[in-house]
Amino acid sequence: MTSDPMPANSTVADILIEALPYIRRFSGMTVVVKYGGHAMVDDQLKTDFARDITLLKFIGLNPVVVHGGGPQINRVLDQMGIRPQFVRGMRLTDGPTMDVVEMVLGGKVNKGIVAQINQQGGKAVGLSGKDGGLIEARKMRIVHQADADSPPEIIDPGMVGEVTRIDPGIIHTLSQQGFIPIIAPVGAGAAGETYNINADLVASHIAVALSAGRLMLLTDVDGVVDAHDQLISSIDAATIGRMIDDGSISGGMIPKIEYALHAIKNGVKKVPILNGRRRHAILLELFTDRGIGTEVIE
Ligand SMILES: Nc1ncnc2c1ncn2[C@@H]1O[C@H](COP(=O)(O)OP(=O)(O)O)[C@@H](O)[C@H]1O
Ligand SMILES: CC(=O)N[C@@H](CCC(=O)OP(=O)(O)O)C(=O)O
Repeated sequence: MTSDPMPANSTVADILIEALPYIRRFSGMTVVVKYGGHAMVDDQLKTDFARDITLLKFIGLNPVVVHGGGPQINRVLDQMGIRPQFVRGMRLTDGPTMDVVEMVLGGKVNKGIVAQINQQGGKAVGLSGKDGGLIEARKMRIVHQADADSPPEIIDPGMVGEVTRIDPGIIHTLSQQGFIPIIAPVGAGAAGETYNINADLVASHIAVALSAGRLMLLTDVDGVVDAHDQLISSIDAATIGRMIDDGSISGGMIPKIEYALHAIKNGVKKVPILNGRRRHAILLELFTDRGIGTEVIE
């Protein structure tokens, strides 16, 4: 394996100086990072992510991580012979699937991220939405139209949830005590039932409840692209509506962009969609003059 050449001392100093105004401005700011399952690809990227989050905490920001794990859930379902099905980016979740989702997200994926951050010297604490009454949910109603000529259909998605209430008390307590909360997107219904919630949806609601300065959505593409595959650096509500209608935004990008818009309309200051497979995407977006990815605006 080849390692990167050492940068000159003056370059290192320049980089630190470029970051200084941002570090000063962002002191005390809450940053909600949605860490998608597609961004958790190899050990190097996982270590980089853990370092970035730990660094944010040590320089005075308040990082809060909401993670996904769609591909990791699919792998276990596959071993069990269950075929995953998605409608409008949501996994249709029957009883056995719900058990797998809760085990994979709340267990392996959540504790894996906690362990990585702790190894970098951060103090991460893993939670699901059930802990401390963090996420209250109810069944999501999905209206699906296969194509322009078909009538809209109401789909029963099983245990797919939408957020009805966030109680951020546990997050405030942990953050104030120096811990980094790592949240699995599983919520509890009024009768104690368990819901599988899209991680972008959870991240957006948590960012709003915390009045976060940033909601950073890390995924596996550089941002939103147009019909000619060109990266769009900033996208507004009208363009989003048009691109969903004409099919140029599809699949998992539909909920991501809709919940990004929800966050920006409800007080989160900036919502970038970034490629989590690019090393240190979080640091580059926050602390350099080069904006990367797609910024979602009203
Ligand atoms: N216009 C678009 N621009 C970028 N990606 C898009 C677009 N439309 C659909 N996508 C798809 O959305 C995917 C990201 O959503 P998803 O797979 O759910 O990510 P994650 O698991 O990170 O939440 C991309 O890999 C891409 O295939
Ligand atoms: C309802 C629903 O679709 N829930 C998602 C939760 C995990 C998730 O969102 O993971 P990514 O961010 O990695 O896609 C799922 O079951 O896959």
